[in-house]
Amino acid sequence: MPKIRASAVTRTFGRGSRQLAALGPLDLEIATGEFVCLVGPSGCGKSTLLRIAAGLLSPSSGELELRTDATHPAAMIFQDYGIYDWKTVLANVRFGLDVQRVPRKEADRRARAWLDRLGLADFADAYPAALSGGMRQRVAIARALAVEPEILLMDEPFAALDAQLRTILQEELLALTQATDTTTLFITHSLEEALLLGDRVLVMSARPGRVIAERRPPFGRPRTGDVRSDARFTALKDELWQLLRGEVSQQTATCGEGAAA
Ligand SMILES: Nc1ncnc2c1ncn2[C@@H]1O[C@H](COP(=O)(O)OP(=O)(O)OP(=O)(O)O)[C@@H](O)[C@H]1O
Repeated sequence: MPKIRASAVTRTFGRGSRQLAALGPLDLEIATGEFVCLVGPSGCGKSTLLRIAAGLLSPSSGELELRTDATHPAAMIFQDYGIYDWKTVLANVRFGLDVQRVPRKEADRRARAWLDRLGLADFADAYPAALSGGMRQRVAIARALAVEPEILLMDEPFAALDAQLRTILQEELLALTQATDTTTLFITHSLEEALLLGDRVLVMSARPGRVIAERRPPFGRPRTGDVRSDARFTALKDELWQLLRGEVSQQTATCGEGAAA
């Protein structure tokens, strides 16, 4: 039984002549502990799929099931952070633990450990308004990881970060998900990131997004950033880009129609 299973999932937005087919039909199976990266042209329905997986949106047809143990929630990280401006950084990171009724002392310890790992220890008592965009994103990442979710749904979590921090967090995430058997669905625009992190990389078509190709980066686990210098890494990146390129041009060509539809 897979941890995440999508069967013929579609999603349309709007009605009548303004109807937009955003996603699918899409089939997907992700096993426990698997790290699956999703790449595809902008607007092909990646975030829509993630929102359906998170239960924030219903599919128009088809079904998406998550198999979770009630004590371990799925966690999602949005592109736009989704942190609370009226809570301190520490309270934001502790939020999921408070919801789970983890005792305060233990929750504080875990939240502070994550702040430490993400270089935010000095900002525990600050409010998000005082932070840069990259720091706010790190707070969102710390909050999601602190609950040690069974399933992690991530929507371009590192896109706004500088290259060095992005590399550090990619390696942190790799280490964490490998150590804890977390099942991860990760959206990225970066083929490099997908190849570094993914057990599988799925390529989506232009809208309405379907899975048109799947590759398994041939690098063992535990994996580190060193795989970037492997010749197979570059070859696979070129191959994926060739696949994606056609879809990106198609998506760009139909963008006007999509907006009018
Ligand atoms: N709530 C909504 N109402 C109407 N249209 C929507 C809504 N959400 C998404 N869409 C449309 O559905 C399509 C897919 O959007 P989605 O955000 O899932 O794409 P994406 O692949 O995540 O894009 P990007 O890579 O640019 O973030 C887009 O054309 C978008 O405009």
